[in-house]
Amino acid sequence: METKTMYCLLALAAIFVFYVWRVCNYLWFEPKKKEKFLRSQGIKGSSYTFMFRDLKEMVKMTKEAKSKPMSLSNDIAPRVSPFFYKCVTTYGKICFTWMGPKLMVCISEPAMAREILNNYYQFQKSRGGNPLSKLVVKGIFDAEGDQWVKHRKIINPAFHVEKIKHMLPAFYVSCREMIDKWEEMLLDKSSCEVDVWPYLETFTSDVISRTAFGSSYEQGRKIFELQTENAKLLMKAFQSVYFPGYRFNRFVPTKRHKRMKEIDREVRALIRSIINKRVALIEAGETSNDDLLGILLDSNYKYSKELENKSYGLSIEEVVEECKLFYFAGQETTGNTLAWTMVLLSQHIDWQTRAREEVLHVFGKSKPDIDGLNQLKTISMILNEVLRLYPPVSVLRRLIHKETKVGNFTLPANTLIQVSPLFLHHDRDIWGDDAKEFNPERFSKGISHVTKGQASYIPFGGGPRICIGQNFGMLEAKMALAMILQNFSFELSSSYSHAPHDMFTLQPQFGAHLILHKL
Ligand code: HEM
Repeated sequence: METKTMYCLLALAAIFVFYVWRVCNYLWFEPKKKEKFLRSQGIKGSSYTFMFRDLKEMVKMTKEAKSKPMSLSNDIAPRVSPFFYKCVTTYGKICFTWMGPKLMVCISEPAMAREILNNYYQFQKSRGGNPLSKLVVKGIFDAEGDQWVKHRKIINPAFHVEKIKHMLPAFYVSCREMIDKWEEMLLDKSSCEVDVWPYLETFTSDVISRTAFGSSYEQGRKIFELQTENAKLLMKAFQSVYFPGYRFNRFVPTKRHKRMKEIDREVRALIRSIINKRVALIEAGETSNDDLLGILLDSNYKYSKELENKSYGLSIEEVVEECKLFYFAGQETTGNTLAWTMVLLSQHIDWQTRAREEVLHVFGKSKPDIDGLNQLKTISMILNEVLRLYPPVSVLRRLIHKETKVGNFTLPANTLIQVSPLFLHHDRDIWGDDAKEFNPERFSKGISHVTKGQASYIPFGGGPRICIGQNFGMLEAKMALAMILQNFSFELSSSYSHAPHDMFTLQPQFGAHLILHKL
């Protein structure tokens, strides 16, 4: 053999060995090293085995849990998150598991949760999941570092309490429409069965369509329908997550992937046309800034002006992403909160009566206004308790890019971290023996009194990345609950099946079938 050929073969062999070593390192030696490192610090967890064992088990356990409803109790963690529930009960409040070869550390301890949520530069939103999710959730939710700071600064003014006050009429009209539909069903009877869940979903999406796009409400509705379809398709895509090489699945032109991209294009075109019209009006000095889009564009304009450079603000593309996100982040979360509130108040008629008495005392049968909504103490206690037992966002995920200390532990680079509001909210050590009972009374002296300043109650997340729409969502939920209580009493129907499940947010899997009585 010629010397030149021999060198070539040797070089090829070296490259081959290098890559084989890298793959072995990624799939075996690295995870094993990390496992040893965590165990040496006293953290327990599942032993790493080659590839996707834990993920497969997670999918299997979730499928099994979802296959049947549960008993009527608030002990929902074993159904909603069976795999992580098993991890935490087996290994403790700080434990680890494996998402393929990737290490995941689950933390259900308030001081460490606070540390993670406060340090948003070190603990970033987790990336590297299914890339198709970018078609549904992007914008500020996905931004990091200075990019996030800029987005948050520009979007913040749209969610100021002063601005949200002006959105009350949109909340009212949307809720009135829902109540009119229920009244129509009750036209010639004193009671009837209604699955309130889809109506509450429509209500919260109408609210976003009206508050985000004001006069372009009809187009907003269309956007919502398309976004919902995409979220459902994405959820189906997630179900195949444990196959090796799943990151590349998105390149396969399946019917689902094509449809997702098609929907995305349609949504973008719709939002873009609304924005273009609005920008033209702003330039002609003809528009008001009383919807989220108007406030966002105005704030963006001021921000660029402040820095004397138009390109410093958000691009039209980024504004489109933020508008898409309003639907995703603001609709289901509030819709779920209301659905679980109605389910819980159907089981606790004493609290339903107490809440109605408060509403009638403050408003009688008239239209709720901002001053009155701010006086509703019992309603606030009830909503806080619902968000504790049924947090719409049941897990928060973060990723560290380098070795990082949390509490007394050091976690290796590239670790996924999971903080679970659901587990923290249901912890008997924190909330006492009645942790899984519905008892709004615990919030009678406010949230900080009951949590004693700990990060043990985090339905809206925490730290600098706390939910930007918190006041918006709470005011909307209060308005809707007040109006429902003014018009109806309700109880559980015999066809109600208790089945909370996590589909991005915590939803009633088989709906929320209630018997409504006209008052
Ligand atoms: C009951 C209602 C709501 C709940 C329980 C809720 C919950 C949350 C949680 C837990 C986070 C933090 C996620 C994380 O740290 O990974 C979050 C972030 C966010 N929420 Fe909400 N949310 C609600 C309503 C809304 C509404 C009505 C809007 C907008 C219209 C909204 C927009 C957002 C946005 C844009 C973020 C990202 C903030 C950032 O990263 O800076 N949310 N929400």
